[in-house]
Amino acid sequence: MLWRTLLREFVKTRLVRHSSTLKTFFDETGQSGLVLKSTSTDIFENLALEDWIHDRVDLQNRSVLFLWRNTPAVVVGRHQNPWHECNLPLVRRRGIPLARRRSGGGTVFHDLGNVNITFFTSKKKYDRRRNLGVVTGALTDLSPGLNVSATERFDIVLDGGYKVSGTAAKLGRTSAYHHCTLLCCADRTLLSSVLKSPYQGIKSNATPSVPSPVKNLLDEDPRLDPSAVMEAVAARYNVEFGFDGPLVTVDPSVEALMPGVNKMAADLKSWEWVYGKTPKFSITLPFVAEGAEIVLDMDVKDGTIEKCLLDIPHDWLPAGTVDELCSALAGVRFCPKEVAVAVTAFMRTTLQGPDLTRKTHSLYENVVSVM
Ligand SMILES: Nc1ncnc2c1ncn2[C@@H]1O[C@H](COP(=O)(O)OC(=O)CCCC[C@@H]2CCSS2)[C@@H](O)[C@H]1O
Repeated sequence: MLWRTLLREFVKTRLVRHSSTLKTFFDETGQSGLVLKSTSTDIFENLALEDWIHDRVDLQNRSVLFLWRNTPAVVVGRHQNPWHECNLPLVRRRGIPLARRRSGGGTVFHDLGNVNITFFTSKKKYDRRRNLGVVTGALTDLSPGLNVSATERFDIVLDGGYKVSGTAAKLGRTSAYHHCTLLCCADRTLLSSVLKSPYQGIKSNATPSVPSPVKNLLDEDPRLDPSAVMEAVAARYNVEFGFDGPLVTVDPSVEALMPGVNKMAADLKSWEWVYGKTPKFSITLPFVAEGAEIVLDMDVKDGTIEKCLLDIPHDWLPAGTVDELCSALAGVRFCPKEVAVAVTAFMRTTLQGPDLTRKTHSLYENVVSVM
């Protein structure tokens, strides 16, 4: 253990003293396997570090294991619809960040009780089954007799039925990564409430999640806390792949170490990526406003309202006004703030009289309730 600590200190000092970038560090170490642990608990910074390693590190003769955790976050897959996958009003109210990752698959919840493990390899060496063997092996190293196994869809389940880990992957031209979660002691109540969408009536060909009953490993064995699990995974990884590299702690916000990483984090955080990359969808919402039966139909492309139709009895609101309102919403982002701005402008410039204003406001409240 002493040599490990010395090596870690050596690595840290070297990185700092020579202001070397992580890339040169990778090139210089000559290690074929490295274990990195993030000091950040920010979902965007950690996903950016994944992007950075994937895009900038030569993984042809090198493998990297990256261990990381986040404060509460909801993470949707690359081809998913966040409105369909989670309770966005609750997510916003609780100040929980929503992230879209670059890998496919379903939506998961993260908090500090959830460990994330990323296996970077060349595309040739990409092997999810073997990686999951490292994870289950690490768990049984800590808790012999624990009944964990990998399923056909690369989940890890406890006692044959409770999911403790979900998997996703990104395969580039020559490099690849496989990342998975591990529920040690996450907030399961928050997990299930944020992953429940309040909306029905969304139609699209976005990837749907596959919900499963979940459990925390710590409920099974108190030895399975996040820090112990991360250490055990690192140790098992080195044994499985025959590496003896040091465990290096990295702060993914340090631009000097990873030139370009802050831009990568900013891109991941942008509205255009998180919401704008949602596959085209349509939403139908029937509702009753002041006794009138109304149906809202919207087509949303690139996160922006492409077409809006409101089926409203003509004696409730004049057809011309309804058409003008729908036109005012076309081209606006499918987002409460932007719709509020558009409807306010519409009411200021187009509407006359308290009756129309009140009815439009009531329509507006129903429309934003699905955003
Ligand atoms: N943290 C976590 N771990 C395991 N299972 C979870 C988690 N959160 C939610 N779930 C359950 O999985 C389903 C979704 O399963 P589904 O199979 O649809 O999706 C996944 O598993 C994706 C895993 C992505 C892993 C990445 C690794 C680093 S960044 S995120 C959800 O509805 C819940 O029932």
